[in-house]
This record gives sequence, structure tokens and C-alpha cells, in this order.
Amino acid sequence: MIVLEDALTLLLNHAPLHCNTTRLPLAECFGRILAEDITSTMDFPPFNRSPLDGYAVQFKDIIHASAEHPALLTQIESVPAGSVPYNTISSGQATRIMTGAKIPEGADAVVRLEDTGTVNSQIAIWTAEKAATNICSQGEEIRINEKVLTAGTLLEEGALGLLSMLGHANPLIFHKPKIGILATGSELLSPSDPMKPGKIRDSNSYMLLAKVLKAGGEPVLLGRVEDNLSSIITKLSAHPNLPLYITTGGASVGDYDLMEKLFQELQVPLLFKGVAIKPGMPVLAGIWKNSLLMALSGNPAAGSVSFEMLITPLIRKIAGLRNWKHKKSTVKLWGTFKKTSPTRRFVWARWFVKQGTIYAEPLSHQGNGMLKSALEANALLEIPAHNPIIENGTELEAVLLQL
Ligand SMILES: Nc1nc2c(c(=O)[nH]1)N[C@H]1C(S)=C(S)[C@@H](COP(=O)(O)OP(=O)(O)OC[C@H]3O[C@@H](n4cnc5c(N)ncnc54)[C@H](O)[C@@H]3O)O[C@H]1N2
Ligand code: MOO
Repeated sequence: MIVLEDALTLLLNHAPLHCNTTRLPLAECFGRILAEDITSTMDFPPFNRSPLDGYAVQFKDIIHASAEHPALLTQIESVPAGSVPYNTISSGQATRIMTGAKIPEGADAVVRLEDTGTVNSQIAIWTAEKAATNICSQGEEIRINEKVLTAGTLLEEGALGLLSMLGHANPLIFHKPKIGILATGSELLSPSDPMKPGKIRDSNSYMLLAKVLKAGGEPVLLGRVEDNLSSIITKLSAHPNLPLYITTGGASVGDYDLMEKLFQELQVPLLFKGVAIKPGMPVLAGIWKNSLLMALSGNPAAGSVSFEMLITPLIRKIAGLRNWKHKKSTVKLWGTFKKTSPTRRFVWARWFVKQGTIYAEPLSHQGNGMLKSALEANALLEIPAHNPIIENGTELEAVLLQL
């Protein structure tokens, strides 16, 4: 039996390298992973611009302006956003300017429209307050040659906006790694099959499909197969060269638990067999040709814990994500945890914030064959091995699940 962290290290060390890359139109890039560093080829803003509607002026002309003694200026031009000013401002002049428009040469201040008026066809400036700072300077957000985005970034709204702003209409992104999922077990029916005595419907295939998608992979459902070695090999071989194959079921010690025999038959050298966690202890992993082959428990909650702790970070890494590690937090236990165990345990829980403190409450229905608690959970709460009864408010570590 191997320690969880060592198992993950072994998997990461043997993980197939990043996927190939391709260029995609920006509109199709949400949720994808950037495969190139983005360095700006321009300043942003690209020119000094006005942050408000008003008048561009010379500050020295308005410095003493007040409601009683307004500065009176002559308007020489009006500049909407998207146009450029043609005239340089001299002393005594003002250019009407809209938000986002380029500041004319010669101006060093902008007075907002609300602080101005008209007196005898002249522009009256009532105050100089803030006028000198009402200019967005060229390059104040981004400088030319500045690295703005790094390969491995998950493309969400901020990144898509930046890419668009900097003119990257077709950024380079990683292909999603294809992950094979095979449910083994002679008891398994498809979700559309009518129930039969002794049978259950396969829930693992679709649960793992969702987990693969969340981790940034592309699930390839290899189907369901009875507990028969040659049938299992046929199903796996039908989709060659996937970077990772995951099976569920048959990972324990029963008469029909075939996974160890499968690894022998395929001559797959084992990276490890069994991980020291509860649930999710039965996991076999090995290298099959150039792929990783992993056999998880058939028990839905057990397979799910193994997946979260080992396979989610693995897929995120293969998919090219820079921040592939779990998000963890120290939380306070909400309630009392009475179940003791010689093995390190992960418990489905919900975290929440109350008066500035993060708490996590273990959910009911924690059985390793049960799915209900996994449905509601947003965290896996870690209970150390050989734990005593854990009192309300005790600090524990939790893995925060991706939502
Ligand atoms: N004598 C022992 N028996 C068991 C041990 C043990 O140490 N000694 N470990 C138990 C633990 S812990 C676990 S976890 C399970 C692991 O079993 P397997 O990985 O071999 O999984 P199966 O036996 O094939 O299935 C377990 C359970 O899950 C149901 N199942 C299977 N596939 C699916 C699916 N695709 N969708 C929904 N449910 C599925 C299956 O019907 C079984 O009820 O072993 C314990 N036994
Ligand atoms: O090891 Mo089993 O996976 O406890 O549930």
C-alpha cells in the first residue's frame, strides 16, 4: 500500500506529456487552456485618453477656477471616442472630449462636463478639482513587451477579454486529453435498461465522465463489460493510444475481481497497488504501452474519492494547466466526528463561512457504495489515521472541490 502523495508523484512522473496544440477562434476558447505565453506588442491604453465626458484644457488656465470666478475658455474642437483630435490646445482654449477619446496635444487636464457651463459663447470652468488626474495615460495598464498571460492559464472571462484587447483572435490552446472510461461488472445495466434481479445500473461511467470534463479532459466512454478478462481487453484495445484509461470495478480481492490479472495479462508493470486512504483504497496503476492504466474501485463513492485525490490533478496536469494542484484549506469541523479508523479517511463535506470562519460539515450517507453525499459535497474533509473522536470546532484540512 502506498501513501497518497507518493502515488500522485508516481503518476505525475509517468504522465504522458502535454497534448498537442491548435489555434481556435476566441469565441470557442472559454474553459480551454492557453498553450502560449502572451506578450503585448502594444501599450494599453494605446494613447492618453479621457476617462469621462468633459473638456480637455491646460491646467494652468483653470487652477484658480471657482463658481464665483470661472475660467473662461474658447472651444476649438469636439472629439468623440474613436476619432482623433486635429488641433493642439493652447492657453485659453478647450476641446470638448468624450469618454475614451484621445487627449489633444497641449492638454494636461480634463474637467468633467458637470463642472462646466457656457457664458457668452465661452466655456466656463467652475472648478479645477481632480482635473489634472482625469487622464488615463498611455500604457498605464499594459506596457509594450510586457508578459500578460502565461501558458497553462485557464481561459475564462478575464483572459478572453485580455486576449481580445491585445489582438489575439486565434490563441494557441492545448487539445483536451482523451480519457478512456470502462465500467466492468457482470451486474451492470445501462441507464436505459429495465431493472433485472441481481443487477444495478452503471452510475460510474457517467459520474466519471463528468469528473473528466471538470478536470479538463475529453471523456471517451468505452462502455460496460462483464467480468471477463478477454472482453475487458477487447474493450480497452478498441480505442488505442489514449493517454489515460480508467476502469471501475474488480479492483479488490473477490472471485471476479479481475484487475490484477488484467495488469498481468497485458504485461503492465505496476506503479502501485492500493493507496492508504479510506474510501478509495483499491487502486491499481501501471504503464500500458505509452498510456497510464488505472483501475478504481467499483464502489461509487470509493472510486470517486480515488478520482478526486489522484486523477483530477493528473488530468489537469496532462491538459496543460499550470495550477493543477488541489485547492486546500484549513477548516473547522462543524459537529462531532465519531468514526475512528486506522487509515487516513476522506469524508464528503460541505464548507461554508460563518462569521469569518470556514467550517466544514460532514454529510450523511458516507457509505463507500453510496452516491448521495458526493452529490451535495463541495469538499473532501481529511480525517487523520488513528483519530480519536473529533470535537466540534477542531481544525482539519479539506480539499475544496471544483465547482
Ligand atoms: N474480502 C474483502 N472484500 C472487500 C474488500 C476487502 O478488503 N476484502 N474491500 C472492500 C472495499 S473497501 C471496496 S472499496 C470494494 C472494492 O471492490 P471492487 O473494486 O472490486 O469493486 P466491485 O466489487 O466490482 O464493486 C463494488 C460495488 O460497486 C458496485 N459497482 C461496480 N461497478 C459499478 C458501476 N459502474 N456503477 C455503480 N455501481 C457499481 C458493485 O455492484 C458493488 O456493489 O471491495 C470491498 N470488498
Ligand atoms: O477502500 Mo474501500 O475503497 O474503503 O471503499
